[in-house]
Amino acid sequence: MTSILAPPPEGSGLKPVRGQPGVPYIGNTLQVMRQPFKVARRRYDQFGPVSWGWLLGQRTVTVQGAEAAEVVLVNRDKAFANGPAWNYFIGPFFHRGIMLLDFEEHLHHRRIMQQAFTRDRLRSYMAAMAPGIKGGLEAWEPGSSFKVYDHIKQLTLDLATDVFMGVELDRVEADRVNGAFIAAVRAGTAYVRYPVPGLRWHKGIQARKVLEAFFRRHLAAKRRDGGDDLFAALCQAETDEGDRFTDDDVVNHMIFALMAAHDTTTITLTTMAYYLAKFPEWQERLRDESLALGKPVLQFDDLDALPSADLVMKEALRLVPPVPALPRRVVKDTSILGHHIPAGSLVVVPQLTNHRMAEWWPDPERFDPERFAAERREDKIHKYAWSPFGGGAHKCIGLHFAGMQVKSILHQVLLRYRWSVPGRYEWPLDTTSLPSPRDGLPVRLDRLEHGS
Ligand code: HEM
Repeated sequence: MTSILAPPPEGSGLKPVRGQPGVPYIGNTLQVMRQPFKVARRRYDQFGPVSWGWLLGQRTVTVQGAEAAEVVLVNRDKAFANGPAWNYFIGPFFHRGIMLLDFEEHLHHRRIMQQAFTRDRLRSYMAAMAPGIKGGLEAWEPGSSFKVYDHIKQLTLDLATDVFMGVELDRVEADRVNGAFIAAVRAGTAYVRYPVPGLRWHKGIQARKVLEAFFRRHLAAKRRDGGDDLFAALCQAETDEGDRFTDDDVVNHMIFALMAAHDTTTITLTTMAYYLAKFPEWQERLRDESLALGKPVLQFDDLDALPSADLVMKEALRLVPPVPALPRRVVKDTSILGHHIPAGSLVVVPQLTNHRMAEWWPDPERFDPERFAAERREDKIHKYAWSPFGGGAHKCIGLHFAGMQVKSILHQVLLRYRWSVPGRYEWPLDTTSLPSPRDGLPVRLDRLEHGS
């Protein structure tokens, strides 16, 4: 049954937000998670770019298309807040991470954090990750059922220990920290959102304690000795005005940054691997570019030398944006494209489905990296048509880091291995949490002669 979210104030000239909210609290949460594309299409056809429904226990306004996404992400009248939206999902495990801060306070932290992502810093992070990539890839065992997702996840996690923490860990401690980190991330998708011992939420809270203790233990030495890692960079970051992070800030930002960087890069590389297996001509094209570079390890100044990898990465991020939806809490009455949005509502920008809207992308389901080539630039149709890194004040601070890491890994993989899937294989993409292949993406992996 169609109903409106709230009547617009008299004389405002605004329209109400309509929708088919479904059963209170439950709504069509399951359908949205399992068949996001179908549900989004139906809603758009019926109600246009702004509609509402119950989602995960919340009255949720979904904004579809680039124009509505821009209004929310640019957030001109500061009506949309991150903290009270994200806290609901990940607050207990990632509280006071920068993405969960808002407005003046967020800006203050962002200015300091920016110092950890300068060109010079990126250059040294990239150099620091090369040996870890080499070692990680050498240990891969070719075969007919090599699970790409699982291996990439392990590799990016191990790299995080080098590049993010820069702390020498024995295997036992590395496993303990990595385990805690995985538990904290998984807790965000717990069904039982209450600390019942043995269940995900509880494990997440325990894990948060392990991570806090770990970073606190190493903090004094990091502040004193510095280093080329993100941990040291956050300890040393200072704005021109002399603002620095407190010890608590460093701990909170480290735990958050690990999370923000890890799954996103893993998903991007896995999606690229999937399409490069389905479209071997693209895999060969990328391999030829990597071979033409004539270097076993990609360096900072080579980042622009792999144009086809750029195209494929963009198309992978369009088809499977690792952060599939961006939630915001409405902190004062506002409007989106002439619709009245009352304070208290949750607003969601669904990147996953927005990126496949036929209104913005020709033949949206098709893997077609050339759509980003200079002669076509289909993304130019609107600044927010392609926005896997978000936009506005919270736009991903690690986007260059991500490009660097993805290309560094991909370059070495292309030189060492060839991979394929059976002709009719379609991956079972799980969209109930961050997107990932339910089967781990099994491929046939072969080692190449020239790649050692
Ligand atoms: C392909 C990989 C990545 C994707 C698709 C991605 C995507 C995003 C998105 C969509 C946001 C905005 C969230 C929002 O507006 O609510 C974001 C924020 C953020 N990302 Fe990334 N990210 C990636 C990699 C990274 C990496 C590698 C790092 C760190 C090295 C990182 C650190 C952050 C941080 C700190 C924020 C919060 C920024 C703020 O609130 O000011 N991300 N990311």
